[in-house]
Amino acid sequence: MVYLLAVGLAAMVTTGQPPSSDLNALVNLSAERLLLADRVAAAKFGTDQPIEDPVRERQVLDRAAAMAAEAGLDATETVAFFRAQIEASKAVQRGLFDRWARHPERAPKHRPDLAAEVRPHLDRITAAFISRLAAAEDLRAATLRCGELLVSAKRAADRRHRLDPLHERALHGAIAPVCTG
Ligand SMILES: O=C(O)C(=O)C[C@]1(C(=O)O)C=C[C@@H](O)C=C1
Repeated sequence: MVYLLAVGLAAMVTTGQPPSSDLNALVNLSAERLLLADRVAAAKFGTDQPIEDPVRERQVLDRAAAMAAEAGLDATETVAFFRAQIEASKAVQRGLFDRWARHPERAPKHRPDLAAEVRPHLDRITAAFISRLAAAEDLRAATLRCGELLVSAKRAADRRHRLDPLHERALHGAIAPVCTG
């Protein structure tokens, strides 16, 4: 308990923010990445580009590992976190492909450019994730407190982004590796 209070106070002294806001920011970023999966799916739907692209996944994970090392984060934990983001993105893309195949009138009318528009945005989110993971590092290791704050951060993100059940479920999976303690 004393340890948890100390973690909280230390976070407030260094950032001026209560520690819960670090987790809220992390979970919000994860929700934003999942909403971007809609644009990824829109770029691929109706083309021969598959949802799963192992070469691109390797690039995302290698870049995240390199940035984690630079930021002094645990590379294995960080890669596990990004793997979860990728799996969640694929779940959303599959769900949307299914929805659009069954209801063609709901399929996107515009096809974004994956390489020029969407992946650069995902890359910016990767960099933002590294700062957020570093800011929340101590809290992430504080098992009980982290679990509690994560549940409320998830609820807040569901509401804030008005997530439908597909994105809500995906967000649940994406944030599963947040607490490391
Ligand atoms: O960039 C893509 O093509 C995506 O579908 C995004 C993403 C990711 O989440 O980073 C997800 C699935 C692919 O296997 C590769 C990468």
